[in-house]
Amino acid sequence: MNKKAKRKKVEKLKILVISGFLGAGKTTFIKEMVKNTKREYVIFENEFGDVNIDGEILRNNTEEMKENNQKNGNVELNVWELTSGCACCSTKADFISSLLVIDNTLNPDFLIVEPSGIAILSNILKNVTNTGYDRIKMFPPITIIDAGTYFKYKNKYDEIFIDQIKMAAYIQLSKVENMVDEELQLIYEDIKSFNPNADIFTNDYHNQNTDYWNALFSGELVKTENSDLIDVKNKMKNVTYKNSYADNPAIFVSFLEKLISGFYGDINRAKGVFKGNDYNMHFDVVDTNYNITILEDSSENKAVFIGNPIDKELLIKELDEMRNLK
Ligand SMILES: Nc1nc2c(ncn2[C@@H]2O[C@H](COP(=O)(O)OP(=O)(O)OP(=O)(O)O)[C@@H](O)[C@H]2O)c(=O)[nH]1
Repeated sequence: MNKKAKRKKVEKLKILVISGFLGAGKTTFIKEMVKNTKREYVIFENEFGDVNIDGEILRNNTEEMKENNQKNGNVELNVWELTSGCACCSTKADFISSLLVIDNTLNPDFLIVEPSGIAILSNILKNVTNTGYDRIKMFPPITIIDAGTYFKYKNKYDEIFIDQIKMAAYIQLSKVENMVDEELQLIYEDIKSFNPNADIFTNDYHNQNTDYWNALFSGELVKTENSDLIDVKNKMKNVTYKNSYADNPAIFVSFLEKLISGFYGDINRAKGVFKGNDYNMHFDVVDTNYNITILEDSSENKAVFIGNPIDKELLIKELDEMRNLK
């Protein structure tokens, strides 16, 4: 909990929504933003699924930052998690009451809302502005888009994806390091055709200066309605698994290879921690890419798998088998 003097109660709670499809790079972007702006934030995480992975990543990151920045370590970050459903639909009452609790207890200068990757951005904006709570000021939202999966996901999950484009004031492409200018230009033009007014950034945000970061905290939300009717019910399934275990990295890699080949269904996103012998294997799967980081840390071993369809029975059976090897 933040021990600094609280924001004066006369000031409104300033909210920045950072949206983006599953695995687009929202959490990575927030980490970079925190590093570059050194403001006092509360991050409101709304994950799809009933375990929260990103909250832990953000918290660990802040601890690390505090240690590295002993001298000018004025970064304050609290992470608030809502895992009981999607903030844009059925549990919107939970979402709104969380906002009020955050304002009244943590009272941050800035609240960053990271909706789940399949959230309908227009619904989130509508929900927040319709709270009837006049102590909220919303900045124009930003959407992070994974350049590598842009056309694939835009076509496959068009309703969610295009709404996230249409409603954003800023659009930042991620994972652009290995892409050529022509590819980025095609994406830029396609995005423009859906949202001619957005500021679209196709260059790597890691190289941006403070003007870029400060611009995100200016202006006021104008557009909250998308005229298209959106129904995302049953678009995505998720499987969560606790006490995930793999005896060694080789076994874990062969599991991930099966996963990205479609053996357990069409899984677009998976993340979490598998316990190994004396270490933890942190992993991320986005589309057909995965990475594993081996750490000797005390993170809880749990994982989430998101996609549609998912062969849940087969997936759990094999996860159980890996665990029983122990
Ligand atoms: N190469 C590269 N990898 C990135 C970049 N941004 C994110 N990633 C990787 O993409 C994966 C997903 O990143 P996250 O930041 O967790 O994405 P997210 O949008 O928060 O994911 P969800 O909350 O699960 O929807 C991780 O493995 C990141 O390391 C980037 O700009 N370049």
